[in-house]
Amino acid sequence: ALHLAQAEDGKGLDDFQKVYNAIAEKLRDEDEFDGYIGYGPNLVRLSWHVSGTFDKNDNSGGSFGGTYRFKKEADDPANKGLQNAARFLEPIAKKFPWISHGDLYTLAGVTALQEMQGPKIPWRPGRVDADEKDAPENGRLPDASKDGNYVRHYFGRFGFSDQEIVALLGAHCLGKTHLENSGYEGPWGAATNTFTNEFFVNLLNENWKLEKNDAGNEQYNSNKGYMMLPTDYGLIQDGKFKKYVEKYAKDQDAFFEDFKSAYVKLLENGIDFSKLGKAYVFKTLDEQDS
Ligand code: HEM
Ligand SMILES: Cc1nc2ccc(F)cn2c1N
Repeated sequence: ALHLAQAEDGKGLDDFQKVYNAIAEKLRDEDEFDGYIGYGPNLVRLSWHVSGTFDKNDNSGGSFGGTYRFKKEADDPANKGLQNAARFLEPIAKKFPWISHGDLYTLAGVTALQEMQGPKIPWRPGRVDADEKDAPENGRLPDASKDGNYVRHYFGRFGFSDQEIVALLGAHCLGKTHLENSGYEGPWGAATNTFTNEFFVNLLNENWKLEKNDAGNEQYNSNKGYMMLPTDYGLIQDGKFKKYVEKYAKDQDAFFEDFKSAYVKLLENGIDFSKLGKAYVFKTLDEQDS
């Protein structure tokens, strides 16, 4: 059965906005990380990895139990590099001991996206820490060396449509790949900490060359120093995916709207929030300054 959301008792919008602000202020403060990209992209990746272990067939994995906090999950080779995001969040967890790990990991992704000028992401609390025995086994996160068909089959486990899959992968406008983490390198050129539809524009406009990188893995490189993973490139090789890539390359608002919906679905997969009130929409730091 689905996990029933149980919000941290007595906590409301103001309490969670305080957690949002603490994360957002630390993001601004520690801007030198990863060649001045900052922690934003890494926090977004953490929120996806803690949710991407979900399997709708037995409702295992997913963001509910906050089991990333156990070595069994954190040491999954697919999570290499996310130790940075986890370390970033440790003082936040200490300052707000009442928030569950699942709520903290997902709220941190929402905060990072909004502070990087992404869409407003409605967010609901209620994830409850589970035991290490409930941590999913390694191997549930995707393999970047595969093609579009693999991507469609992989996300089928979450019940995502072609449109939702393409929208979600638009998050690869953020940050970069690191050879020591995943065996893929670059790009410094397009590595950004601003959320836009550039991933789609670059996919369609750059002339991509398949090359072996220094780790012996094949990736697509462009003469501007941009890169794409084989799974990214699969979105323009597959006709059904490609039409959404073209839609989002032309219309950033449509991308923002569809990304918001797919990202909420990713973060909430496997959880029954029906007992809770409506979702919170947090103000950005800029909106609170004025
Ligand atoms: C087919 C599915 C996916 C594959 C194979 C994939 C693979 C990867 C790989 C290999 C990296 C580089 C990690 C590193 O070397 O540090 C990466 C980074 C990243 N991924 Fe994905 N990813 C997928 C889906 C997603 C989704 C759904 C999201 C979010 C909604 C996401 C967000 C990110 C972000 C923000 C980064 C940059 C992290 C950083 O700069 O530290 N990815 N991804
Ligand atoms: C700019 C950028 N950021 C990423 C993150 C992951 C990935 F696989 C590719 N990326 C590209 N091209």
